[in-house]
Amino acid sequence: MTSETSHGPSEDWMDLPETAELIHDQHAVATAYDEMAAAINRDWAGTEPLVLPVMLGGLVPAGQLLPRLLFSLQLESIHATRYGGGTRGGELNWVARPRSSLKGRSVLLIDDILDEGLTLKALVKYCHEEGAARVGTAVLVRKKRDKAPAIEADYYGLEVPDRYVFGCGMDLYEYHRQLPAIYAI
Ligand SMILES: O=P(O)(O)OC[C@H]1O[C@H](OP(=O)(O)OP(=O)(O)O)[C@H](O)[C@@H]1O
Ligand SMILES: Nc1nc2[nH]cnc2c(=O)[nH]1
Repeated sequence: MTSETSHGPSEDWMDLPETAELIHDQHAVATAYDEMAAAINRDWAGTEPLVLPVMLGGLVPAGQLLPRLLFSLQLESIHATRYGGGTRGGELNWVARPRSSLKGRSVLLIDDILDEGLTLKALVKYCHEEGAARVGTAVLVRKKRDKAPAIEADYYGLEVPDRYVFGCGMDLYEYHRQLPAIYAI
């Protein structure tokens, strides 16, 4: 393994738009995951939850948080999208619901970003309607907007300005989800 691969990619290949601005670097993101995981470990140990990354963006934060969670859990996913490949939200479109029954379960949703909060609000409602006993929400970033989101997340790692952000699961026209830091255009 070269030193470059062990410390993450260099920035040479990234080909970011000229207007992209770094908002949170890789180190800040890693610290945020540590802090979120510590809080979730404190609150969810012993509940044997069903953890549901909200696809697609929730895949990356879930992949980072899961190895930090020190209790027994099951993993599935839930897939709904409101932005498609664009930068403006619309109606929520369902792609896939969890395969297992949520009845009586503790369910923890993991997503990349809370913006208007409409996606998370709809998914929390869905989980309750399916009979979940407890529904928790964890997002890597919360966008600072003038208007409060439709729902707050139980856990968030970092705040971002009211701009379109990408990296750490969040796409820019369906690219750049794998970037280890957070950028804005
Ligand atoms: O708080 P909101 O304004 O509802 O926005 C947040 C949602 O937007 C993004 O999903 P998107 O619809 O872009 O799908 P993706 O996960 O495939 O990127 C993100 O992953 C959240 O799920
Ligand atoms: N990639 C990305 N997805 C979002 N979904 C809601 N807001 C955003 C955002 O700022 N960036």
